[in-house]
Amino acid sequence: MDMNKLSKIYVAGHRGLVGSAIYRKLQEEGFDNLVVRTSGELDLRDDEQVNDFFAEQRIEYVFLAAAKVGGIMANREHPVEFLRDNLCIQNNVIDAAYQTGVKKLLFLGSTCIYPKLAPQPLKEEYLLTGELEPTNEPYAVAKIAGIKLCQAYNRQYGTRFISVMPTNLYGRNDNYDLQHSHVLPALLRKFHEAKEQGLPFVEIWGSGEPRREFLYVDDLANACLFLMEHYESSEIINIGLGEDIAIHELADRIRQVVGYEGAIRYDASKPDGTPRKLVDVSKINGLGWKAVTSLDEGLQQTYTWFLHNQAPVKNILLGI
Ligand SMILES: NC(=O)C1=CN([C@@H]2O[C@H](COP(=O)(O)OP(=O)(O)OC[C@H]3O[C@@H](n4cnc5c(N)ncnc54)[C@H](OP(=O)(O)O)[C@@H]3O)[C@@H](O)[C@H]2O)C=CC1
Ligand SMILES: C[C@H]1O[C@H](OP(=O)(O)OP(=O)(O)OC[C@H]2O[C@@H](n3cnc4c(=O)[nH]c(N)nc43)[C@H](O)[C@@H]2O)[C@@H](O)[C@@H](O)C1=O
Repeated sequence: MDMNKLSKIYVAGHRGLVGSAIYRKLQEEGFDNLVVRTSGELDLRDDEQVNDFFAEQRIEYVFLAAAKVGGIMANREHPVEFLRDNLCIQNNVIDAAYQTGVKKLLFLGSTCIYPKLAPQPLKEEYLLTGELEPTNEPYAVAKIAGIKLCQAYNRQYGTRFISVMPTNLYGRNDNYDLQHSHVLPALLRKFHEAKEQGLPFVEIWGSGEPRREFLYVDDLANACLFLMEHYESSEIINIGLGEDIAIHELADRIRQVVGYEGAIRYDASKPDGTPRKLVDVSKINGLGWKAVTSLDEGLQQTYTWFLHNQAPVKNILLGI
């Protein structure tokens, strides 16, 4: 019944930050019956395409890491896509998984599902106990609907669909777009470019006071495999490092990793978002899983990857 090396596993969103890390981890562990499709080959918002794909492939396990994802400004500028596309993707994949008898599905939620002013650290039971953060409410509503849909299928049809809530993530294959990415990749790129171009300062959005928790995506992938193999409950489960950091401290750490010696300025016209987001990891730790990569190690590895993969591409485009 449980996932074995020959099981047919679909990683939805395999080119993204999370999906690519899960794909790498599955390969490393010797799972070699993996199915993947780009969004160009299979648009998961289209129910006919999704139903045909699942009917043809007879998939046994699904990691649902395909979604419309972005940082604070992307969420603010594109509320329609963050709500509508995510609802379509998850409704289509979850229903097709049920219709074709998928043995187990793991749905990627996010800690933005918790109320903006919930007590810290965020326990799983705080879901739906207060107002959401307005900058990402449409995305959070879609994610909450995904959790509830998994629970509903489990209750009504006896499926095994689990939902995990990772904290903010970073690592290779992240989105490094300055306008639409999350803070960590944006700052790596801003400091790198400021150093390369000898700029006198780097601009950080907001006050620098909000606190966030950052988990290295390879640890997250490891947790997803662990939970696919050892977690059966319909109840949500957090995945995090268990420590958070203020954005101004993050900026200073990244400045040091990159080796930039200029100044840091704050742009108060940009939103801060939720003041703090630290997850309680006692549930997953109690099952025997713990993150192993410190923020310093993860930043170093991510910057090395960036230098080999992102920075040269940019330099070629700029002709430098
Ligand atoms: N990044 C983070 O900090 C966090 C992420 N998560 C969750 O993890 C999951 C993955 O996020 P992340 O890896 O960061 O996102 P990315 O943007 O890096 O990757 C998303 C992937 O989804 C695929 N995708 C998007 N739209 C469609 C579509 N219409 N049809 C098919 N595929 C589509 C893309 O495929 P293609 O490349 O082929 O276009 C892409 O590879 C999401 O559910 C997100 O909510 C949770 C907490 C934090
Ligand atoms: C994962 C999570 O990610 C999002 O929520 P968020 O954590 O608020 O997003 P963020 O990473 O964009 O910002 C974190 C903090 O950092 C500050 N900040 C400074 N300078 C830059 C900067 O240059 N870029 C960005 N993006 N932010 C910056 C920024 O102002 C904010 O205070 C949602 O998608 C949400 O739905 C979700 O799930």
